[in-house]
Amino acid sequence: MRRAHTGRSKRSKISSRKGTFNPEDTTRVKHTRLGVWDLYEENAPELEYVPGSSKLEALLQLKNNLPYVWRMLLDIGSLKSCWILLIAYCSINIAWSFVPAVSLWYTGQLLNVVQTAVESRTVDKALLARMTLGALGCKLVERLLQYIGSQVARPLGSRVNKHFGTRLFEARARLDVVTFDDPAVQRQLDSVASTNGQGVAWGTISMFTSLIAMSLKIITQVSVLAEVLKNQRDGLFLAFLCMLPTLSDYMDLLSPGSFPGRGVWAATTKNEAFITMAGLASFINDGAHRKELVAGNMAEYIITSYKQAVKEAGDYAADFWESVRDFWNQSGTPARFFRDCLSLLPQIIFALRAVQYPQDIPVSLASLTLITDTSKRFAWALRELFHKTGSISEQLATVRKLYEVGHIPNKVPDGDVPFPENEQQVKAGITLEFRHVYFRYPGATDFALQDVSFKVPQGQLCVIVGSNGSGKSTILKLAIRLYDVTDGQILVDGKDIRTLRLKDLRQAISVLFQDYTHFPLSIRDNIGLGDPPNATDDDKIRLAARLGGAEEFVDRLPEKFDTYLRRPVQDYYSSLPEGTKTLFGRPVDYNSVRNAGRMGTTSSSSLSGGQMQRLAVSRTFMRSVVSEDSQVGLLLFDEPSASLDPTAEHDLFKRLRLLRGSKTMIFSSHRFGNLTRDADIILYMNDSQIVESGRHDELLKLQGEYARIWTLQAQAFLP
Ligand SMILES: Nc1ncnc2c1ncn2[C@@H]1O[C@H](COP(=O)(O)OP(=O)(O)OP(=O)(O)O)[C@@H](O)[C@H]1O
Repeated sequence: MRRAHTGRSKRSKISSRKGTFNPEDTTRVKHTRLGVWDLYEENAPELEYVPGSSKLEALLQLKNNLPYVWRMLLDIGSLKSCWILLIAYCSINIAWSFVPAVSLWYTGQLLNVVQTAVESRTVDKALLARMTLGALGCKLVERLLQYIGSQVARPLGSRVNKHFGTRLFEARARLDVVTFDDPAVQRQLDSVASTNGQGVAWGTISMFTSLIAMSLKIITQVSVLAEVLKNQRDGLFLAFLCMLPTLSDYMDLLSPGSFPGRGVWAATTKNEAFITMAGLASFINDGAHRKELVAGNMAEYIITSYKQAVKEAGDYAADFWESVRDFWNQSGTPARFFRDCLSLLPQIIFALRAVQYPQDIPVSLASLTLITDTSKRFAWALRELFHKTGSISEQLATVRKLYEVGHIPNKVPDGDVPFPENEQQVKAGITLEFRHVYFRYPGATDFALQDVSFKVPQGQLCVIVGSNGSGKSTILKLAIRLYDVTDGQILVDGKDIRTLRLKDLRQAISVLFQDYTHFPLSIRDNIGLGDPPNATDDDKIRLAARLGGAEEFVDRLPEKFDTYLRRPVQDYYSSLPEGTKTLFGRPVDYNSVRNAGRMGTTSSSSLSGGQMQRLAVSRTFMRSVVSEDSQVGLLLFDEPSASLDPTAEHDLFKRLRLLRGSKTMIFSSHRFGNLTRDADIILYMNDSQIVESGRHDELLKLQGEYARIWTLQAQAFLP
């Protein structure tokens, strides 16, 4: 049998340097193997050997998290009618929790009727009728309360989920690139997204309400059960025996080592086969790869590779949480075996007692049924309660996170100097200067830029050329402060870029990335978002589309500017595969339902690569060109014409050249012709450095790399 082994005993000889994570250093980090996963948990050596310290820590955390629950309640109270709905929801649940006890009382009375019948051979029919009606009434009330509860829960849950969903949306929307890319931040965001499909806030409310209801249910049931059973021979004893399995479960829950622990932990897998499996699965599931998959005849190869990977990954290759569950299940096996034996005890004791007092068998049989029945329900409630209490602190910690994710600090800190000082300043463009800039991407070992220095004065046109991976795009990303320099300085109109207010800086710069994407919104929104304050101005959107060369083909689309390139909400279909036959031989054909609902056969409208690029250019123009009151002084274009046909490229650059003198422009490009000849400054990059710079004529005279590539490209046009 596979065993999970811990690395705790394997003390590392390698001393850990401060700030360096060493997975072998078990004094700081405990390593556990879970299937194909390696789990690393931070040790808390100062507390580890103090008995009960982990429970104490959890309690302290619980106390610290409580204020957030209060804050959440106040927030919910501030929503329309939510106080009233919340009070109604809690009251209904509390009322509902009393019903089983009343029902139990009626069942107890029925037992008395049976006992009297056995002893005196007479039945009190009126009492029997009353008790039966009472028991039925209880069921009715229980159902009714459940129904009213669900009617109240619907609007309440929906309002709470919407409110906190919006908060979470805000929290995600405000994060910068570096912060959002951090997997720890991703995990934090995911952990508050939902619990069991519910929003965290609503999940907490329903959890607490059911916890209170459950406690009340248990207390009232215990009181009634004790009252009913006190006169039954062995009643209380049998009830206790029925509870034993549940109690053993509770001991299980109390045992240390909840897993993974509450503290800091991270898990990774290095199992190549498992990683390949996951990659191939995502490859075939993501529609974005379908064209290449089909055109490249890859299906057969992919299926074989997947089967091979499944075989190599072994039996225990599963996703992380499945592996955790698996680990749990294995570790609890002896306890579960013990529990199963315990559950037989009441029947054994009953049989022994029946041998001892044969005349009491009917009464004892009735009480046994009552006791086992009630105890089972009761034990279930108790179990639920234990489970829920076990996750209370986790739930509260999630509520706290729900508020904290709104304050995750961005890794690119905001500056406080307003920019520009006066609006006229940007009207003639922005001066951009790099001074001895070194830059390494987060997590990378190599520098993407090394000692890069250049200056582009106001209103001038700069073109960056160079080989793949030489750092051209990186310069543009640093100019808009997606990242901060590792060393050196970037100046915008003479001021250190890090001191400027980010919002102002990004308002003054318009950028078109090489790897631009289109948003899962309509074409209108895709262009409009280039300038959020004017995003709903249809005239400006149309003008931007005209300037970007997109207007003509958009107008030819059936839904014009309302077209979605990819519908963000999918249509749903039944699971019968088209072209097959139903059980009764009818062919499965979706056309009739599809036509009735005016649904399409595809969820995306395909545009050509060049059309996509025209849309992206239009979005950039939306901000920088269309508005007369545009605050943009610097335009950054990363390969803006890579997918454009020669006419479109010519027209685009002609339009852009007109902006010279009023906007500073920086292009990254592999094409030397149209732009470089007119550029005020050309930067030729190689291997993360600027190796040549100057005007076109100057660089040709230099007879360096630029001249070599220029000649290479020019030769293509020579006879
Ligand atoms: N997000 C990233 N994380 C880590 N490294 C990156 C990242 N983006 C780029 N790099 C690396 O930085 C270096 C410079 O990349 P950059 O994109 O600036 O090159 P480029 O000159 O624009 O290339 P191309 O002509 O192919 O567009 C490359 O070595 C690249 O691998």
